[in-house]
Amino acid sequence: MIKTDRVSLEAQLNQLSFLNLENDPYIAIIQEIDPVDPIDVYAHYNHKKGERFYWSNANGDTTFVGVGVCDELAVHATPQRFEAMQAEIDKRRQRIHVLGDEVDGTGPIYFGGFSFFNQPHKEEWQSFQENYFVLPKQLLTVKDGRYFVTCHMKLDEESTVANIKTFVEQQLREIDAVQPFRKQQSHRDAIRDPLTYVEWEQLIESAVAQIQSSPLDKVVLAREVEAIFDERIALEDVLHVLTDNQQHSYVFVMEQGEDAFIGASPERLVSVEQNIIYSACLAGTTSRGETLDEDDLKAWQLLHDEKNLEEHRYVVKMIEQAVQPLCDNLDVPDDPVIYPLTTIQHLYTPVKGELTKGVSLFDVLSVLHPTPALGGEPRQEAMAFIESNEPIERGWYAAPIGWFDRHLNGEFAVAIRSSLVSGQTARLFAGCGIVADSDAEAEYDETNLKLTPMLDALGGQQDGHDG
Ligand SMILES: C=C(O[C@H]1C=CC=C(C(=O)O)[C@@H]1O)C(=O)O
Ligand SMILES: [Mg+2]
Repeated sequence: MIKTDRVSLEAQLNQLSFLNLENDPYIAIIQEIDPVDPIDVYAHYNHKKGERFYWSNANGDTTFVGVGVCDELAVHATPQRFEAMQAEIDKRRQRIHVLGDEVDGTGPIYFGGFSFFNQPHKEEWQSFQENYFVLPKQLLTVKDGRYFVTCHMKLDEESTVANIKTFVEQQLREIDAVQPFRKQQSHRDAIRDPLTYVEWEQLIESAVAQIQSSPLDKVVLAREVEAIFDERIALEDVLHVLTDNQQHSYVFVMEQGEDAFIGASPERLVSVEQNIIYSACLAGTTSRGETLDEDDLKAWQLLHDEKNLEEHRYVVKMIEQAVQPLCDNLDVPDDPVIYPLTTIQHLYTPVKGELTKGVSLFDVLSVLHPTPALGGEPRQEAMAFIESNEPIERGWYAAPIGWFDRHLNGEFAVAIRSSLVSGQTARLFAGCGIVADSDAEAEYDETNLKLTPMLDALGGQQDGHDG
């Protein structure tokens, strides 16, 4: 329901008659609304399958649910794809009229992702364009406990104030009609790992051999596991479990046609708000302990484990070197701390900087992707190794996923702990950082640890949210 103490829709729309609506401009109409559960909203729009997205950030202060397609930005695999994406949004920026209070996270928000390799997608990733962002027709924003709906429309010569009003009222009525969703049960039937353990062992051994005998220092290698269910996977159920169970994580879904990419990633790539930039070095992994003492011991061991510290140091060094030239001030602590997740813990070094005037979010993305937490070090050697040896198609896995607004504020996570869902089938991805003294079995166990939260969420292990 529209909050009555806000600017009335009528008053907002009256402003339209003063606008110069040439060149097919877009409008964004923002209304503050009463609280509503974002996952219920997501589930309500089941009839818009293929045109929905969901995002909540790791510190829980921002959630988006997007429905419908008002505008799309797509860039093919061109050499300067981040710059090309910025050029696309630059073309739109002056052409979007915003009515209402543009609180951070409301107004025109484009959501989407980039592919890991700058290459066209094949086979199972075909529904996803390589580098693609959508401006939804309707955006629900939950920001610092306040709730907003932004309706986006592309205007043409047929548009009138009356039909804009009808559109906005219709969207608000839909939100009013949202009911708590009823969860379904899906059961995991079969799990297929296309890569046998022996093949994994060979892959890791050849990476280690290459690291020991060439300039390659680190390479991140991933497995894909296929899980087949006895019915269609209900994304809202999976979302619900992920948001409940995966603390300190970015929870995301992007639907495209019949397919969806879903995950709960702990790893921020970059966020930009005004001129402040945050990034994160996250690499080096162990499990959580069963008891507090065991948990502390595992954390202490991780903080002192040379192999994991080495994995981590490549990431810190590269991010620092990449971002330094773009910043006036940069703060990178000397030593990592622990980043605790529900069943896993990582080594973590936060990065904070002040961007030099004129440097944009896309400039940062362009230098950061992929960090050695996803690709390796040196980047070119690692990418070449992955491309010729890893037997999976990465698609959007391990690549930047997130959002930006017309002021080029935004936030991107790296899409790990994720799964490509298609009907009754889910393909899950998990990788790990291989360095000179990596052991194939330990790395295999680490990927299993990283696969478990997604497998559990997909498998319908629930916590009693019955609607
Ligand atoms: C590549 C993944 O994790 C990265 C992020 C954190 C820790 C990692 C590690 O310890 O190997 C990986 O670099 C993944 O989960 O698929
Ligand atoms: Mg590791």
